[in-house]
Amino acid sequence: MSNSNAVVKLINVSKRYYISESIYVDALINVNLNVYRGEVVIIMGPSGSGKSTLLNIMGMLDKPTSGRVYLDDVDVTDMSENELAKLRLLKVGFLFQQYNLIQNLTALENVMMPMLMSGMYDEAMAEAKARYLLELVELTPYVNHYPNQLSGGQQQRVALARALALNPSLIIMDEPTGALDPVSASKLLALINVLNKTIGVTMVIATHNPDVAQIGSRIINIRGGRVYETGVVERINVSSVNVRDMIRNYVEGLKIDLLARRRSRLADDVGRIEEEISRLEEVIENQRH
Ligand SMILES: Nc1ncnc2c1ncn2[C@@H]1O[C@H](COP(=O)(O)OP(=O)(O)OP(=O)(O)O)[C@@H](O)[C@H]1O
Repeated sequence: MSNSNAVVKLINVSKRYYISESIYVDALINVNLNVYRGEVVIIMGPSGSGKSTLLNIMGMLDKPTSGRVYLDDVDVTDMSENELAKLRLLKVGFLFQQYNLIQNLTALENVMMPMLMSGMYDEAMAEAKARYLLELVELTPYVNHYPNQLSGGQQQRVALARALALNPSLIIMDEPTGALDPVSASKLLALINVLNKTIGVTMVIATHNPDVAQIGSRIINIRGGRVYETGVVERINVSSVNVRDMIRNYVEGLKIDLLARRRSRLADDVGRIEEEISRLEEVIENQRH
């Protein structure tokens, strides 16, 4: 097992959908793509070009017809659906155009859900961490609101807090601002940008929206299932976000996670999280000067 610093690695990945025995669509053709730790990779391409198929394979929601898929240097291609479901929960966060919150749970309960499902957190720890995450996305006054009592932008920020709940290796986003008004969209983008720039969260974002593409470190274009050129883009201004408070809330959440991992039998990644906490505490300290 090599240690390549790639969070996701696709090697010669193809996906063929069969419509009938003799009719098929090649949605991805020999795609080779690495997503490295700390990157924001933007996937752009016209309707039907293969973006969702690519995201589904990277997020282990679907399997390739041929080729190999690695997540954190582990070959996941032949894993069973049960193993994949567990890995997805622990290692991948998702943010879709439709927020997909559970309607009969409050914002707080929605964010607690993945932590409780992991078996690593007890109720009190999950609640404490969910509160830090909701503070991070500036929703503390709304923790007890149900999704239908929140605006679209607020719901998407709850979904972002939920995606961060288990400190995933990767967050996959499909048109995250697609259903939002321009003000909510730019607030979400600023949050996403800070999460990447200061905390180093790795993200893959499929979008048609050039504003979203601006927060990327790399753009991948896809046409007819083939990945084409990549280009570097400029970063947007994040002055609207209180960066220090945001990092502090994230670190408090990480400390709870550390406790949860130590107490549970799923206590892997402890070293990585300890390092992350000291690194971010230094960032907070440096921001003071
Ligand atoms: N389950 C499926 N069965 C058959 N064909 C499919 C299936 N899913 C996708 N396709 C086909 O695969 C190709 C790629 O689809 P995909 O949804 O990945 O494109 P996309 O770039 O995400 O499109 P959009 O921007 O419209 O969402 C398309 O030709 C689509 O019709």
